[in-house]
Order: sequence, then structure tokens, then C-alpha cells
Amino acid sequence: MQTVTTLPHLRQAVDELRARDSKRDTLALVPTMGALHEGHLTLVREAARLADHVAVSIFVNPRQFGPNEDLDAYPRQLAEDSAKLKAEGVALLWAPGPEAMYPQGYATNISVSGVSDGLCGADRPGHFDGVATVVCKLFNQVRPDVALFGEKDWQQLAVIRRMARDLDLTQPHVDAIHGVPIVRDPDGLAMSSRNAYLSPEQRAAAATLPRAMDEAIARIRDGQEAAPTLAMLEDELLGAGFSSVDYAELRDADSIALLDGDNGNARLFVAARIGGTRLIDNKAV
Ligand SMILES: Nc1ncnc2c1ncn2[C@@H]1O[C@H](COP(=O)(O)OP(=O)(O)OP(=O)(O)O)[C@@H](O)[C@H]1O
Ligand SMILES: CC(C)(CO)[C@@H](O)C(=O)[O-]
Ligand code: BAL
Repeated sequence: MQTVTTLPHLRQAVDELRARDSKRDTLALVPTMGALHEGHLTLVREAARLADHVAVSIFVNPRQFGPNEDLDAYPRQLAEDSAKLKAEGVALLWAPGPEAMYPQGYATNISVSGVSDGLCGADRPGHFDGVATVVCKLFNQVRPDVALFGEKDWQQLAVIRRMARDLDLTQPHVDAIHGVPIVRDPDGLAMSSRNAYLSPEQRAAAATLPRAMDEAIARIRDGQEAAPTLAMLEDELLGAGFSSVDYAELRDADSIALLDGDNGNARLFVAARIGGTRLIDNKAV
């Protein structure tokens, strides 16, 4: 595996990979912020199924963190991450520093409206501008044939697909942006780098999130009204030790528009805090 931290080295490494055989080899990109777990590695394995070579980016993107968020505390463990990626057969690790991504004078922002309204877009102002901007840059830097994102960040995936469609991106084309189902711990909690912030007690309580979501979904499928069911879900989380619930909403899975019941394409989205840690999850209704 080659690790590169500057754009000229990245370009050279990508050109070499693509020209490895007589045909033009295909390249998949898995963008991450590092602190890799089985969720990320599942994306990498799926990427290897879809393309000849896999590139992974690790960049803790300052532009997607709010002023009071955990940018400084976000886990950084490049050596460990690098060993995991090497073991998966990843060809290229793109690990730029902030100055390589946003050099002096950087002034451009990409803002996707509609799908980024509500949910995490409402709770984290500017977050999806930061995500869209850095993902567009990563796409232009690596120019992959396919890119993979986790469905844990469902709204993020919708924002990226909208951007790719609206900006007529070709590397990758919107149809080559793949969502990968959420990878969960045995107790159902979605894997997340931020789970590392949880104390053992908080970690045990966090398993209430997917369980309470399953119960709420069962009630909605049974024909119970959405609003009281979601209120009950919030109460259950607060009773289990969550400190607050940022949102518990039914939304259309594609447009992310708010729903007041199951319309056949409904998805349940929840963000809740346990201590200072914000956890998100989503499930089909
Ligand atoms: N449990 C998971 N299942 C599937 N994909 C995941 C999972 N966790 C993360 N991903 C995906 O991995 C990619 C990189 O995510 P990121 O590096 O932010 O990790 P994370 O675990 O989501 O961290 P965070 O705690 O910041 O949410 C994203 O596309 C994300 O959706
Ligand atoms: C897509 C991403 C790598 C952009 O920084 C990030 O939001 C993430 O890890 O989900
Ligand atoms: N996985 C989403 C990145 C973030 O929370 O900033």
C-alpha cells in the first residue's frame, strides 16, 4: 500500500495504479475520517468487489465540524488505520493534512439544499456544506470510477448523490456512488468511531437506541400513529440514560422530506446524545 500526503504524489500514484495492466484499471474510493472499525472495513471489502484497486482517504475535515463540536477530540490513529488497510489489500491511502486540502486563500463552498435541510442539517449548521465541499474535492483529487459511503450517514449519502447529479460529476457518476448497509455490533448499536467516547455504562445504555427504534417501527407498521409512537421512543431513550434526543423523525428515504406516517418509503431517523456523545441511526419502516 502506498501512502501519500500531497497532491502531486497522489496524482502520480493514481496514474501508476490505473496503468498497471494493459487495460485501464478501475479505482474505487472510500472516503473516511479514520479511527477505522469493521464498518469502514466492510466498505473497503465492497469496494474491492467493485473495482480493480481501492483507495481510502483519511481526512478529519475541519469544515464539517461546528465551533463547539469535537474536531480536536476526534480520534486520530493513522498508524493503526494504515495497518488495517494494508491487511485488507488497499492499494492507496490518501492522508492529506488540512493545509494540503485547504491551502492559504481557499474560498469555495458547495452547498446542497433540500436534502440537507432538517435532521443533522438542522442540528449541525454548515455540516453538510463541509461534507459536500470536501467530498467534491476528494472526487476531483482521486477521480475514482466508484465511491462508497455507509448508510449509517443516510442523509450524507443523499447530499452527496444530489451534488453528483447536480454538478454532472463523472468521476464518479452518481450511479457509481454506492451505499453500504449499516454494520452493527452484536447488540445492534451501529458501529461508529464516536462509540469510542462512551464509558462502559454509556455503551451498555446505547444499545437501547436500535432496540427502541425497532419497537417504534413495529408499532408504526401495526398502524399506530407516528407522533405518539415517536414521543414514546424519545421517552424510552431518556429513561435509559440518554441525555437528550436531537430528533426522532419519519422521513422519505430519498427526498428526506418529513412524513407523518408510513408512506411506503418511510425511514426512521434518530440522533440522540449520551453524555457528550451524539449517536445517529436510521432504519427502514
Ligand atoms: N457502522 C457503519 N456501517 C456502515 N458504514 C459506516 C459505519 N460507520 C461508518 N460508516 C461509513 O464510513 C464512512 C466514513 O465514516 P466516518 O469516518 O465518519 O466514521 P464514523 O464511524 O461514521 O464516525 P463518526 O463517529 O464520525 O460518525 C462513511 O461513509 C460512513 O457512513
Ligand atoms: C464522507 C466524509 C469522509 C467527508 O469528510 C465524512 O463525512 C465521513 O467520514 O462520513
Ligand atoms: N460520519 C459523519 C461525519 C461526521 O459526523 O462529521
